[in-house]
Amino acid sequence: MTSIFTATTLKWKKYKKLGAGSYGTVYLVGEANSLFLGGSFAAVKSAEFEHSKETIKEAEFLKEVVDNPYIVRCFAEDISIEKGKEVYNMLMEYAPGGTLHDLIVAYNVKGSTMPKSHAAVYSYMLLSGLSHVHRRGLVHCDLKPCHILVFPKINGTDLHHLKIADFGLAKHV
Ligand SMILES: Nc1ncnc2c1ncn2[C@@H]1O[C@H](COP(=O)(O)OP(=O)(O)OP(=O)(O)O)[C@@H](O)[C@H]1O
Repeated sequence: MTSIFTATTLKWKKYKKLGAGSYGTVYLVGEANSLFLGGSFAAVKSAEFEHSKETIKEAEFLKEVVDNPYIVRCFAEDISIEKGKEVYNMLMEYAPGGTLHDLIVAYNVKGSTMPKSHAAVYSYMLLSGLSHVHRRGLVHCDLKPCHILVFPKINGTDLHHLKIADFGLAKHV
């Protein structure tokens, strides 16, 4: 495995659990090295090293599609020792708005639906990200609202910035 950073240069700690999926648990992490996290928060997907094959693969895929505004950025990998076991950690941007699924549910709870104009812009963001993935010779294979992350609103608008995540089942074509 090629590590972007090593455990000796990274200093971060887990604050709280954000959720769990088939291949790992996601935590909010805080900086202990402001150079690295820019003084803010990040998210980390962690899995016991012996069960981390899929998460490592996801990090590899994310490195292949880096540099697109509509794809979540993985900026480091790290190994930690937790309860005496090696844990693989994939550090990525933290999405404070949760997932697109949460955003849709929030509209439903208010008894409303997403305005068509917002849906049109969100479709543009996702198709643009997806097109980048395909140009890099990959297919996502698991695209759904809970795999789309919601970032803060774009300045001066009521629109969030969306990014495609969860490349665990992606494939080369
Ligand atoms: N970068 C992130 N920022 C904020 N929250 C995140 C981030 N990545 C994941 N999450 C949260 O953690 C939860 C678990 O994510 P994970 O990718 O492990 O599994 P999942 O997508 O829910 O399930 P599966 O991978 O089994 O389909 C997500 O539902 C989401 O709420």
